[in-house]
Amino acid sequence: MRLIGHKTPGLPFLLRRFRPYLCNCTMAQTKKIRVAVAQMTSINDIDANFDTCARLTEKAAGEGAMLMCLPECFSFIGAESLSIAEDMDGPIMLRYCELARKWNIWISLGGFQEKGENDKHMFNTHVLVDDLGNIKTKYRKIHLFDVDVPGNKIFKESAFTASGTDIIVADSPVGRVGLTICYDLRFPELYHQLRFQHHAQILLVPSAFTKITGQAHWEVLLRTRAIENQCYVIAAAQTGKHSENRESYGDSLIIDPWGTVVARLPDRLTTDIVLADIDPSIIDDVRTKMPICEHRRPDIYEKKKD
Ligand SMILES: O=C(O)CNC(=O)[C@H](CS)NC(=O)CCC(=O)C(=O)O
Repeated sequence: MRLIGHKTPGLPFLLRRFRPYLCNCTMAQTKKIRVAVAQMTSINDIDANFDTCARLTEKAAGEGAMLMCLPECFSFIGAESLSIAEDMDGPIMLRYCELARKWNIWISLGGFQEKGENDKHMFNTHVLVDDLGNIKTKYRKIHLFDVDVPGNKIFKESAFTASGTDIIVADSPVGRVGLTICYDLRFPELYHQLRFQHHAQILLVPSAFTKITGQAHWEVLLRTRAIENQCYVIAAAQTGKHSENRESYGDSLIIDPWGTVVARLPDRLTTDIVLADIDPSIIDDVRTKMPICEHRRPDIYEKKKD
């Protein structure tokens, strides 16, 4: 160190020097609401997928995230979905609840094969687990993907999945979250209900979008949902090839209520997490300056056509 002959530092220097510490003091008071979004390539192996989720959750917790978002099919993807479906208190869910408790982190389990009311149909269920490992709430996918994807194949989710019937929000340390899954993204009414009737602040859209539809629609739909509902959107994605005949479109994203992408995992074969800090003042600011909640006219939209 060359202190000898060094000038006594003036006040501006001292302020500059210590500003980071002063800023940290105020930051400590307004606690950061850090969230993590995961991206992965699930396969038809429950243990291998769990190991991936466990590794990513440990990383998210280590980075100070309060909520970890895993994609649809985080625990399993494959033709045997129906036969591996379990009850909510089955061994698969128990293991993931234990993971949340171990790392003291909330986990959005984006799409779990929940045993249905008969042997032919399960539910595609998004489960929110709190940091003590308790199931806070669950949402059963409402819109089933019965679609002829151009240049790909015909999907018929309703052949083995029953539709959910309830709109679900939950209060969490990161704010009020609205739960949805994948193909739901194409139905704006659901998100309008989540925002305008149930007061969601953060919309969760865990997915396993097809490569073809994802390339065409994924990001523009997600940003639209964020903008038109003035909510954060957290979209955990499956990516890459799961098997010979199934491939998903990546780019896990976190989008702020102005529609800006604040975190992105690019669509390569990346298995990782990315973080963002939720800022509730951005939600309030966007909503106050552009009060669409007051300007919308459900009285007109819902008028019957005569
Ligand atoms: O089949 C499973 O194992 C779990 N379910 C899914 O992955 C579902 C139904 S096949 N996929 C989608 O909803 C894709 C939507 C989509 O790609 C779009 O809307 O464009």
